[in-house]
Amino acid sequence: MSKLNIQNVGKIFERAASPTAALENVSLEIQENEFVTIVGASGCGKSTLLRILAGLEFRTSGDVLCDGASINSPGAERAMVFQHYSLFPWLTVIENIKFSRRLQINRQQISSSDVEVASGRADALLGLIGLDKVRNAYPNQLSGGMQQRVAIARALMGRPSVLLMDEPFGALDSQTREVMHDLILHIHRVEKTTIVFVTHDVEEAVYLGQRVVLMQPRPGRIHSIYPVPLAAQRTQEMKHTPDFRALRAEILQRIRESTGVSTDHDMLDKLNRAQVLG
Ligand SMILES: Nc1ncnc2c1ncn2[C@@H]1O[C@H](COP(=O)(O)OP(=O)(O)OP(=O)(O)O)[C@@H](O)[C@H]1O
Repeated sequence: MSKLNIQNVGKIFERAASPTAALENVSLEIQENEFVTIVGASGCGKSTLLRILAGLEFRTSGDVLCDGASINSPGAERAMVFQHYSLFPWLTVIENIKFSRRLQINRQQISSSDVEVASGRADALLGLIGLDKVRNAYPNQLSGGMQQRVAIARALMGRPSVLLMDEPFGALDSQTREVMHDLILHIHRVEKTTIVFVTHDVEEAVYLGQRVVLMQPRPGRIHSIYPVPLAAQRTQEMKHTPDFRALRAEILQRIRESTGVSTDHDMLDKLNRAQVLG
């Protein structure tokens, strides 16, 4: 049985003037422990699909299953990480990581002996994201990359089997993103979570994904699914291999076609000539 099964999903947002078909006939099976990335032009429904998987949005048609059961609401087995870190500024790093557990304790959903286990888990996650030294710092004392690490650790606290990531590194500079890429691949290996990762960045999608799902807009649907022909253990050097470059170029070309955007070579030529003459 697949971990996530998206069956003919459609989503229409009813607006006063005109309804928007955000998704139409989207079908995709994702296996346990797979790392799938989703790319596509703006507005092709990537976030809507992820939110439906998270149970934050409801589909108009079709079905979405996790471990064979229909997804109709958020669930502890599915955690989501957003682009903006959404940490609680009044809590320290370790308190932020433990936050979801604290809620359960307050609601008396777990016993006090579970608290120690939870503390051990929080410490282990702190080590996994490499932030032991700042466990008592507050979010505003951390860089953006560090804050996002904390957000990832917090999402992992309840041992979700699925991690849904919506452009989690979109606000970070390129060097920090590279570090985060290797970190999330490491987390994927250690935690054995199934990861669905939405991004605008084709290079990021190819580097991280075992498969890259390319979506296209109006209406949002799947254009192609590309298996990534790279070894499971990724290294930054792989970005310079012919296989990597070819796949990146192919996907970028398809995105340009789907949006009707192409390079205006005549205009570039004129600009170049004007510069030479100037
Ligand atoms: N709450 C909403 N109400 C109405 N329309 C919406 C809503 N959310 C999304 N849409 C529309 O649905 C379509 C898909 O949006 P979605 O945000 O899923 O695309 P996306 O691929 O994630 O875009 P981006 O890459 O720009 O974040 C868009 O046309 C968007 O305007």
